[in-house]
Amino acid sequence: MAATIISVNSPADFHVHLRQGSMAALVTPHVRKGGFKLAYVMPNLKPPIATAAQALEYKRELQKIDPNVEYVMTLYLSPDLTPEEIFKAKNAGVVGVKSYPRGVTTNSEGGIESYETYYPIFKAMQEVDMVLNLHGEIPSDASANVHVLNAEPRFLPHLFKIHATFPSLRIVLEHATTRAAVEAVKSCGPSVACTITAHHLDLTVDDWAGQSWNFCKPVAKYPDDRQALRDVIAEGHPRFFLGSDSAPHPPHAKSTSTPSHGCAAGIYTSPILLPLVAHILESFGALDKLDGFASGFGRSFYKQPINANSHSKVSLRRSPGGKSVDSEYVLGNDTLVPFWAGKEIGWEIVEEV
Ligand SMILES: NC(=O)N[C@@H](CC(=O)O)C(=O)O
Repeated sequence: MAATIISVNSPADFHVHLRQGSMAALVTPHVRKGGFKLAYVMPNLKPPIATAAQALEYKRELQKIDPNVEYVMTLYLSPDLTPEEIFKAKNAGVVGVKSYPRGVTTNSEGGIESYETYYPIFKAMQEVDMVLNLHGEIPSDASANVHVLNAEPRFLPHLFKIHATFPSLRIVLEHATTRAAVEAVKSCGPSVACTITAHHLDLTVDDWAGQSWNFCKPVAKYPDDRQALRDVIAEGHPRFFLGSDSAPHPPHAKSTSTPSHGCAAGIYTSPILLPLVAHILESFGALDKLDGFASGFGRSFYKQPINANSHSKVSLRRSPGGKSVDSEYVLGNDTLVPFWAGKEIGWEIVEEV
């Protein structure tokens, strides 16, 4: 008989956007609501988190909102970053540096154009064992036939080159969406890993073309690509783990009625994350991989073992009729609509030990 209770040890989300100001106040408590104990926090704020001091200040703000989550901080890769700042960041406990290709996604205007320019930074990071987080897309360019559907495969030569040049630099290819990316990461050495989101295990092109709520970067690709993401999880590959890329945007930015104004990229999954991941993994026969995918594998790659003081087991109960996802979350003047709003999820959180 199928299990009715399952547990995960101290779930860890290795890619999440917690924003700032009133939006942070709304979304930060949703990390725990979604079952998670550790949040690997993205730095694409306005202005971006560019220094160790800013990262510490941001961490303090998040701790004020919810002190019961372990926030693991990152810096934004830009021409302003120096090897000296990397050493300072390491000493301050910052774990990673996130690279956004210029203009590809939310707040990426200050993102990078050439990877070689950053070799002195990568060298320093390798020396102090920090992690390079790569948004693995190249900017669209009609003259070179680069567009949202091939931007990830076209990025992969950069991954191979950085890995070959800095073989012991730990690199995470973020939110992979293609079979090509899965195969690329598998073919690299143990210092290269990959995050996979919950929504990319569910969506394909047909789900976001014409449905702005399902639009995110990188966009979901073909059914065969989704199959590759599912297969690598079902296989229990330890270098592929959860990074939700939960990326909240207000409703007016997601669903726009003016043709001149594009739709913001990002899907909001934080408040439903662990039940959603359990539901989706079960749909392709990988429920037994939940603990590794949503905690153990990422913790091991990131060297973030479960802290003995804050260890907790989060249990999920099968919800016989399904539990409906809230239609929206509201705090003050902010409203957010989650992924799968109004749909049923077959698991719910019952208990934290
Ligand atoms: N994933 C997204 O579509 N959006 C992210 C940025 C990012 O990670 O690309 C955001 O911050 O909104």
